Amino acid sequence: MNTCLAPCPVVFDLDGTLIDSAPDIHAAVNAVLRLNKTAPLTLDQVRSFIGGGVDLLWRRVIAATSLPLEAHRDLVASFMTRYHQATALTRLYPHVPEALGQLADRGYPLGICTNKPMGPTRAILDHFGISGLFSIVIGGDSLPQRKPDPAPLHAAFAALGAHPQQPRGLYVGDSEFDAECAENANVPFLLYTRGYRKGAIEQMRFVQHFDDYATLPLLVEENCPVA
Ligand SMILES: O=C(O)COP(=O)(O)O
Ligand SMILES: [Mg+2]
Repeated sequence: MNTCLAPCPVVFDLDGTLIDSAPDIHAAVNAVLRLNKTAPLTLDQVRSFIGGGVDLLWRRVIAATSLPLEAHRDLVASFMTRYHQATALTRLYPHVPEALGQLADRGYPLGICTNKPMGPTRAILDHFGISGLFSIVIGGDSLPQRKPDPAPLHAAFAALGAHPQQPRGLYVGDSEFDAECAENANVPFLLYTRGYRKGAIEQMRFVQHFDDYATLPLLVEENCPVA
């Protein structure tokens, strides 16, 4: 049991965890492919490429198309100009605002640790009016390292006042990148199962999994009680 003297920090992944952003990412990818006279990819394909950040996303797009690897840099640059405005098709998962509000009201310090770059991360949090709930936001370009490296998660918890030698609260995420990052950082992991996970739930390591944010406040309390 992960008991904290003060409410434990709770850090969230973003894409596939708090937001279903795949439709916007898909549209932005296909806009760039169209410009490069390349056939579009399906939503399922693009969704399966999300989780490791923009560079990996485009390495996977290139592998799935006839585009040359040397074009990677220009394709990413072209994508990024669209990614900052890519909010119209993105939705918060059901009950996310209520769950975050309840946790904040109970005094849990909240943070974000995502592989999404900071520009689009800020844009989407502002779009949904939830930026103010998070005391720290670590994006995919905030540090030289990205998840599953533990450095971004360590940075998020340190900013929320967690002591490295003490229980560090919880990380909530949807993907194998998140589970591995939590394990590398020695942080208990809660898996949201309606996101962009590639494999079976049973193949992942987590303390608990959930598919409805209405249940999250209780899960957090059970795994991270306020002493
Ligand atoms: O941008 C990505 O590839 C994934 O972002 P996430 O870390 O919020 O899932
Ligand atoms: Mg994710």
